[in-house]
Amino acid sequence: MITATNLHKTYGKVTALNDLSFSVNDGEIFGVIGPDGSGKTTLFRILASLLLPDSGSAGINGWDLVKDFRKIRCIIGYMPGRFSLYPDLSVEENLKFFATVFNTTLEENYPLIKDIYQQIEPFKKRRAGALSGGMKQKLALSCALIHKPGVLILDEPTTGVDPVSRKEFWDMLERLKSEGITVLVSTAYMDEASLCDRIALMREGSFIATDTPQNIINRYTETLWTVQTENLSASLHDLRAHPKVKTCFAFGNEHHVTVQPDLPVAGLQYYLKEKGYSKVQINVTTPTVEDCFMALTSET
Ligand SMILES: Nc1ncnc2c1ncn2[C@@H]1O[C@H](COP(=O)(O)OP(=O)(O)OP(=O)(O)O)[C@@H](O)[C@H]1O
Repeated sequence: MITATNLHKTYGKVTALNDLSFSVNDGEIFGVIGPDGSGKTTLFRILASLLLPDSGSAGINGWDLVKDFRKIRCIIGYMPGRFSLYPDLSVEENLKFFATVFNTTLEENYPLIKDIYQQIEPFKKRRAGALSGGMKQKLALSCALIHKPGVLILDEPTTGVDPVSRKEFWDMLERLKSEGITVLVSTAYMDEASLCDRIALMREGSFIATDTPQNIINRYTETLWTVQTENLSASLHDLRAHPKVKTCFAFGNEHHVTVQPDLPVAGLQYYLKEKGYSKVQINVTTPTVEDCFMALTSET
């Protein structure tokens, strides 16, 4: 179990963590989801005992993060956001190095990393620096697991990784969860939220919502429309200028729009036609975690 109480961290005038309190249950996949600069890395570095908070406390499996940092380092596996391996060592040498640091061997813990490592084993003589993004990530995860940690702390493990490797990575996390490993993972990809048991939406050093992905979506009370036009950037501007449009955000090749209750679909259709758009499609849609994040952000 991970517990954090009133964690606070500033860098000069920047408040990176603002009295953050939360807990992660044993065997849970807990996702911290927030844009760049929201404080995810600062939080994860503190929980990995690599950075001290200005105030507040945290613990893992009953051990205090400051007092018992040596113990903590043995029971966690930490995968930093940036490539953390030795680029000039081969795949196999990296793994052996991490195993030695933790006084273990690759053979001893092979069953835990087998599923992941087997995918990169054909390249075990290749320099880590010459691997693809997805393979680097699998090697980094294998290295983080080599000492059989009970808790995995993964800082943006899928950033810059192709969609197929991202999917494979999340499948691996599910398997590790089934082995009883607790996973704390951060991501800037909102679509990964549904793969977590619980998520925290993070903004400016605070969690603005913490719950299961479905409960967060259930709290969304607006009627949400998708609007497609032949000119997305111009229509973003025009939709936002409508006095009865509450919010309008670009989502891929369409806009997600909420409006005052007295504006019917036909009213918005007419408005866009008057503005010169000829290919307008408006549909009701179900909200995603990203819509909830945008709504929570625009409220404050
Ligand atoms: N060493 C530092 N010195 C000064 N400011 C920092 C430092 N590290 C982080 N910050 C600032 O603290 C805030 C939180 O940064 P942090 O890296 O924790 O967020 P993040 O959500 O992990 O973002 P990213 O994904 O971009 O790393 C940001 O405003 C960032 O600019």
